[in-house]
Amino acid sequence: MAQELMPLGSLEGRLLFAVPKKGRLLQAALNILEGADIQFKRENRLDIALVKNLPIALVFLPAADIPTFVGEGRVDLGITGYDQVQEHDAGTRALARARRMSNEWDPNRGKPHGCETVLDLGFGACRLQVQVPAKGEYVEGKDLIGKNIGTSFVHLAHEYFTRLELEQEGITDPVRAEGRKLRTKIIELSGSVEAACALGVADGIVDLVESGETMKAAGLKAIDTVVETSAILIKSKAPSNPSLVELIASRIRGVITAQRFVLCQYNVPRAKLADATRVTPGKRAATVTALDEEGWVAVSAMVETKRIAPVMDELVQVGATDILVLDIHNTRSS
Ligand SMILES: Nc1ncnc2c1ncn2[C@@H]1O[C@H](COP(=O)(O)OP(=O)(O)OP(=O)(O)O)[C@@H](O)[C@H]1O
Ligand SMILES: O=P(O)(O)OC[C@H]1O[C@H](OP(=O)(O)OP(=O)(O)O)[C@H](O)[C@@H]1O
Repeated sequence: MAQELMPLGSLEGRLLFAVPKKGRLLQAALNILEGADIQFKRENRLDIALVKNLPIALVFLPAADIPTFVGEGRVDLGITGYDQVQEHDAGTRALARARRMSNEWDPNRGKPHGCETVLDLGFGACRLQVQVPAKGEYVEGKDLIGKNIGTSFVHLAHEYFTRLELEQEGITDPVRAEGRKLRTKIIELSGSVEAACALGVADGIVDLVESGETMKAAGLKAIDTVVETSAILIKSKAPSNPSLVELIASRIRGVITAQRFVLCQYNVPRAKLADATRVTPGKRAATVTALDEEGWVAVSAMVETKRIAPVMDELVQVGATDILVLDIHNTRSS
């Protein structure tokens, strides 16, 4: 069914920012926007939302398409998975190869601008892995050469098996490598890829694994990793408003840092200060203030959230007292 359209005129002068429209990255991406005070109201069924307090329009797109829109410079900024950027880049390389093979190659024609990674957003971490039936005979990637592989990541899978086939055949000459046909059959699937082996469509799959629950439930095991991924902020190489891109990047960086760190405050005898600050060196340095009690100081330092429990244990051991751990709402540094 056709989407309702927003008058294109209302986008004029606005920076376009692509956000995943559904799936695993959507909620965390919305949290980041909220933390960066990007205020908008998304009307039902509309894939474009105007930001109220900044000259920005949000464009809700499938995560897999965001690298294309940003890479071609149609959208200035985007949140997507690193895996999706890698797949898009592998697709661009495949297209270039096909054009060279058919003598259509013109290095200046239709060359995309490409996209740049601005920062890792610290969520959506998972691995794109080669998976096979847990009880089957395949042990490593090369055992699948010449077999059927189900995946949504067809270009990365193609490059992965090309590398294995070239290694097996001892081909190092790039000209010979370019002309040859892949022996492994890559079958494009758009979802529920893990069902492909059980249903006899594929001998192995290349799909994302986070907890491993889906893989285990499908009776599969991982035998190799193609890409380690997490969500990233990407920007076009030719953004319409570079200073606004920088402002947004800086706000988002602040939100990410705030999520990754907590503020740890404690009192410690001055004689133990060096030991204590070795435990909590801070991001740049710990803040040390004198206490109104002879021989004591108060320390405050940012600590990675995931390390805070052992850090508190160590602080107690070096003689720190009154240890407090506070959430950081937001941060900004140059
Ligand atoms: N299990 C997972 N854990 C963490 N991140 C994931 C996981 N699965 C996917 N991702 C990340 O989210 C991105 C989008 O995947 P997701 O499955 O949500 O896609 P989608 O847009 O809903 O498309 P589809 O219709 O193919 O499911 C992936 O490219 C990856 O970066
Ligand atoms: O290792 P796990 O924690 O089990 O996560 C892995 C699953 O998550 C993703 O699918 P998702 O659930 O997003 O649905 P999809 O298959 O429709 O893409 C991915 O494609 C795997 O199937």
